[in-house]
Amino acid sequence: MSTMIKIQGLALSFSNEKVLKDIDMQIEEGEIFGLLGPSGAGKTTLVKIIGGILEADKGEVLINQQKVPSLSLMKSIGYMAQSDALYQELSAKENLEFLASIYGLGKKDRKKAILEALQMVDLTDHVNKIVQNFSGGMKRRLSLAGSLLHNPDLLILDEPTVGIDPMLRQSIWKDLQTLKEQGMTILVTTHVMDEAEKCDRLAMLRDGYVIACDRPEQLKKNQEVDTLEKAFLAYGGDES
Ligand SMILES: Nc1ncnc2c1ncn2[C@@H]1O[C@H](COP(=O)(O)OP(=O)(O)OP(=O)(O)O)[C@@H](O)[C@H]1O
Repeated sequence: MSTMIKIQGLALSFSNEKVLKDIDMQIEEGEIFGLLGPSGAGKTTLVKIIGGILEADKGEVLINQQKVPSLSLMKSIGYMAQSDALYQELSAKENLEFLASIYGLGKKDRKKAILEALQMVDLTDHVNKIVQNFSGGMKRRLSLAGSLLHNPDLLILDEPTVGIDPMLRQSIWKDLQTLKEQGMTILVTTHVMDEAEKCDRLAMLRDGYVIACDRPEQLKKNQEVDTLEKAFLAYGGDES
């Protein structure tokens, strides 16, 4: 496995609030890497910097040895934000066609990409339905399909399963495993422990610091505890 993302000395403040404080981290090609932390820990801010949406005050992010932000890198990144950016009055297909045109996909590629993405998230039976009539889970899955259209090497998902019932959550994680098997590198933020367990490696983020980074099993073993929640508290110096 080779390193896909290298983060060195990353820091960012909003006004006087230091949100990210000296982050160092590496993400390997082909892994599902999780960012685990409570609300406000800095997960979204960090993935926005990695995705080239925000710029850091200090430090750097390299993706395949190329410095972020970079226009050419954008073509190889799929980004699914925390809230769905969909046109409510358009159908699922029309939303994806619009996104595919932004990615610059030609007519033939576009048709194939849309079909494959819809199959991946199991929405083929709903292509012509207007998005405002979709359930919350269907909207999340359509957003996921949208982030896959250009077949990115790196998929960044900011809390992809928030507000989604357990069955759909399972199905999204199954999709992520399939994408990983196809060679995609996946970076996912979560504050849900059972999702964190499903990641190959995890960085635990607290108050803008990475307090630990390893395989879920190893994180528990290091702290001699049986759950990630207890490991998180132990790494943070809390009594559990
Ligand atoms: N544009 C902004 N302007 C000012 N402060 C911000 C901005 N974006 C984020 N913050 C602050 O930065 C901190 C980290 O926010 P961030 O959204 O990265 O956390 P998070 O770990 O993703 O939380 P959540 O799980 O709730 O999404 C918070 O204190 C938040 O209020």
